[in-house]
Amino acid sequence: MPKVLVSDKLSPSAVAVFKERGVDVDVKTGLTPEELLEVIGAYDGLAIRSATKVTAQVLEKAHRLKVVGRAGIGVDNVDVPEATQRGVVVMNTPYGNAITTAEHAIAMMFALARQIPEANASTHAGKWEKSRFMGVELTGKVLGVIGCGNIGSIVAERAVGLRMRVIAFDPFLSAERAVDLGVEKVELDELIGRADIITLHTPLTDKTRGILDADAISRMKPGVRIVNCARGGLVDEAALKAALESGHVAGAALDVFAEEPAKDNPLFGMANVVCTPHLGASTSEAQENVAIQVAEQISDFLTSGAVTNALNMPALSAEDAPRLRPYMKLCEQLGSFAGQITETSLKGVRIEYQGDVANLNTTPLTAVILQGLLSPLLDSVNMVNAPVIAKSRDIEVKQTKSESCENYHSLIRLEVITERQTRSVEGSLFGGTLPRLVRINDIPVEAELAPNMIYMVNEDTPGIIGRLGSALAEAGINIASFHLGRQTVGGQAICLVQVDGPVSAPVIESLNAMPHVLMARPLTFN
Ligand SMILES: NC(=O)C1=CN([C@@H]2O[C@H](COP(=O)(O)OP(=O)(O)OC[C@H]3O[C@@H](n4cnc5c(N)ncnc54)[C@H](O)[C@@H]3O)[C@@H](O)[C@H]2O)C=CC1
Ligand SMILES: O=C(O)C(=O)COP(=O)(O)O
Repeated sequence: MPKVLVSDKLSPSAVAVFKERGVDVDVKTGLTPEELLEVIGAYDGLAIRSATKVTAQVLEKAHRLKVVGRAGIGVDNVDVPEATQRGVVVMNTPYGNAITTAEHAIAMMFALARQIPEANASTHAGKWEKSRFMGVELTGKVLGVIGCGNIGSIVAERAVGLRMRVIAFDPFLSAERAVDLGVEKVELDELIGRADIITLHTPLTDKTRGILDADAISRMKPGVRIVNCARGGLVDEAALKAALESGHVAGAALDVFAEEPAKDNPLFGMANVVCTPHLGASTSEAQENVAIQVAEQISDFLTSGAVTNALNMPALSAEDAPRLRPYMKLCEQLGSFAGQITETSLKGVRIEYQGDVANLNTTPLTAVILQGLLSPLLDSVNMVNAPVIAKSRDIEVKQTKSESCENYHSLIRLEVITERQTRSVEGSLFGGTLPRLVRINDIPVEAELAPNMIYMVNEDTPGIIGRLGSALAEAGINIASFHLGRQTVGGQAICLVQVDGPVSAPVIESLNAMPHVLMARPLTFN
């Protein structure tokens, strides 16, 4: 049974989902980084929020880990490139807390405009300072939304409803979507110069880090207010503090901080700064959504291979997974066959999907072919990292699809180009589920791939099969099945032999030494 660690505070519904779906689960929140390193090796899955840092060090110790599921949106606490290299799927729940976070941003904007937190504290203290708390009206003000994705769009819609004028900067916001949302799409500089209030809703990336730095802040309208419910690193906190002190920025509402948990931040204690401790996603509704979703996604992946909301792997729906499963096996075998007979460095891979299979989602199939192909050549390759490894090694991968197919319902052709030659292997599913090789280097065969096999290429002359049979008999190797094919009479012939156990190197050497044998290789398949 797969085993998952929940290392951040998730709704108990997550545990219930894991159990229902046949996944063993441990809940250990508040682990130190050292404690996490000690225990992570025992788990196939890890469910987190923003507190757990999934660093390269953690991933190095996570020998069994196949999936990290983020119950929430931002994955800046996960080393995604390292996870990909190690073949670990990283998934999030992109919508479950979006409304809640957008509502928090709107709440922060009001809190800032009417100084609600300070007025609240003063009133509780019995001061009745009615004349101290003069606010600003939001109606008619220009709201600048930086990052108009899921959350930014909801904030924009709500703000339009409040009769604000909304301008947005987002390189991926289309003109049509902007019209639908009722926002004006502008460049960053224009937004910075025009907005009365700026709200941030981008992920934290190398491009967005410090997007509001001292220079950007200096170009804002005097009296601007800033709301940040996205990530702390987006705003330069020292520059913000200086601008608040000079009065250039009238106020800031911050849910997120450069360093979290934030216990000692330079902005703490300032009169015009409203702070919450990363509460954007903290409503019971959102937490229920993301916990259930992440548990379902992790369980489905570990038990059926279905991939939802992965950030480093093509999607594979629960509906597609069973349809693709027999093809996955075939693809892995085709890739593995080609990988095991490849000796020189790979330059390119061409994959042709013909017939019915061309109508399916072939991206996961290509990933599995690459996994099969690279596994005999490299350690720790799987579907997640195989495409990245191929790219990093300059192996060109091309895939084509054609709905027509001669003789079969579906055919998958894999062509592997190395420095020395181009080899091809083709396979199909017999009876819709049984993987079979049907051509090797354009020579027809019909072979099922078994755990132990010998692949031989020879000149088509009499006596070869007899000598092969004798050599295997002398070595005590029993033949289970035999598959032959040839180009032309007397031309190149191939032979795939299924044997009952592993074949030792001396036996293979003896086969390679036989007259008319061009090459003999042991092959193994899962
Ligand atoms: N405070 C909290 O508790 C929460 C914070 N968040 C944060 O909010 C962020 C946004 O979440 P979603 O809207 O769901 O993500 P999203 O991916 O739907 O939207 C992000 C948008 O930012 C845009 N973007 C990327 N780079 C940009 C740049 N350089 N300039 C302007 N726009 C850029 C993208 O095009 C995208 O439209 C998350 O990445 C997360 O860090 C999310 C949930 C809760
Ligand atoms: O979903 C996100 O990106 C968030 O920032 C929410 O963080 P949390 O799960 O509350 O620690």
